[in-house]
Amino acid sequence: MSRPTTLIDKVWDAHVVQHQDGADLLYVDLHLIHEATSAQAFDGLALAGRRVRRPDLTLAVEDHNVPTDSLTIGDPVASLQVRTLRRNCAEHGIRLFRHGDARQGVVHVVGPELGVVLPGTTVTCGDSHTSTHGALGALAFGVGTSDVEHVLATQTVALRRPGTMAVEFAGLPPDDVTAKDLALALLARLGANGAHGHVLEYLGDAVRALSVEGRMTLCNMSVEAGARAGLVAPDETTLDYLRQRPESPRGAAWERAAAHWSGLRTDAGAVFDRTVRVDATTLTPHVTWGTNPGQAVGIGDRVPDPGRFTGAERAVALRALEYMALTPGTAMRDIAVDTVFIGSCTNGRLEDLRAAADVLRGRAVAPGVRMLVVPGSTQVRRAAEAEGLDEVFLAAGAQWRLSGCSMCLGMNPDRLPGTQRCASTSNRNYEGRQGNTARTHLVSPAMAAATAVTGRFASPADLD
Ligand SMILES: CC(C)[C@H](C(=O)O)[C@@H](O)C(=O)O
Ligand code: SF4
Repeated sequence: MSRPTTLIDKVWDAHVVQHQDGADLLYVDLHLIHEATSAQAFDGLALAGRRVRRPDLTLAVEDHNVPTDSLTIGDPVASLQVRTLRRNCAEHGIRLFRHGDARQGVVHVVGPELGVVLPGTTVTCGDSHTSTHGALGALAFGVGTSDVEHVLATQTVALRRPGTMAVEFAGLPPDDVTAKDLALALLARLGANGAHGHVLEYLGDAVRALSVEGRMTLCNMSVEAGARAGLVAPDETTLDYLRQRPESPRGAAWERAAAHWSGLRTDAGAVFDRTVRVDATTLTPHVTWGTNPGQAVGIGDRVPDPGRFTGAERAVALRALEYMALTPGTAMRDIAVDTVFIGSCTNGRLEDLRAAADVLRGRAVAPGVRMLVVPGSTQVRRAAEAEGLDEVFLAAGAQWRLSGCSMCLGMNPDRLPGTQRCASTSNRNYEGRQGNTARTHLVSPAMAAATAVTGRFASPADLD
């Protein structure tokens, strides 16, 4: 019998076209592109006189630069980016979902919901949060612009073999602990670079109990721990999700695929390079206080004393507290926010909007607080409207927007002015992320909604 192998290694090995010096050349089953990181790659292709090798395995969307209150792109730089993507896609016969298209949205929301991301496949995109697609059991890598060019030209990518890391969430979490809280709790434990060079496989009861949408939230944030990717082995939940997708396999092709996917898992006795175990049963909803996603605490906690940290981490904490204008010892529940943002490829899916709407139903956004609800895709927007979620948000005083990356990062008009403080369901709280001097706190959609109601960090239980 062959040696017990991890799922990560199985998918990797099945895609090796050639072993090269220090790297493997992997076949890419799906290449996702967007306007922010593809222009230079197409320029390089043109300079070399090459064509896109597999336009049929390439899918483009407009997401980073698009405004969410209009279908017209006012900013000249953003407009040029988008027009360039349109021209490149037209020239190479690549399917593109434009701003306003029924299938447009954030690239990492669109791929899975369309059914083009499948278990056991490889996915690349010139975007770090490509790790999201691991929720379906795919090995999904964010790559740089030169790699984007390489994938366009050859449908392969040269990558150094990553380490494997098992992340087990043992036991079931309390009801108010969401996938986002699992991710933040893991980050608090690992630190912003604690999984450097590894691909994570998420295991355990808490992960099995998550919907595919929740698994996407978890896998999405793998890169925030420095991981190359993160995945969850396919199971019945995965199959149920894929069965309903517009472009997933049908008929005999489905039967064949489903049989294959059912066998895609880490063998008993397979050895990971590293293993981390988190007890899910004792977790609470989390919120970040600093400027990296690992600087997170439970909602009942206080802003930490930098003296608690040692070495370089103390300087990092001091700097973060200064930027965030926070005093050690302040209860997280006492910190007031100016803005609440619900959206992004981390938490902009239907399940996320439902969770936020459940909290907001019959309640109002606190006076002086601005709340943006930005569906992760046009499909999500329509589905949410079909069940009346838009009305819940509007009645509470929130804004209901078109889909896009929006306030997740300052590449479009949805930016935080001045030193505003924001409760955000996105994945990054770096200095300047949502606006030059803006202050970002990462939370789950339910926490974001409860925070909007009280104007201070709160969990839904605080509203009862
Ligand atoms: C613009 C893009 C390169 C970037 C990424 O790689 O992640 C963005 O999506 C982000 O979330 O910061
Ligand atoms: S929503 Fe945010 S994290 Fe996701 S791709 Fe867009 S900018 Fe990146």
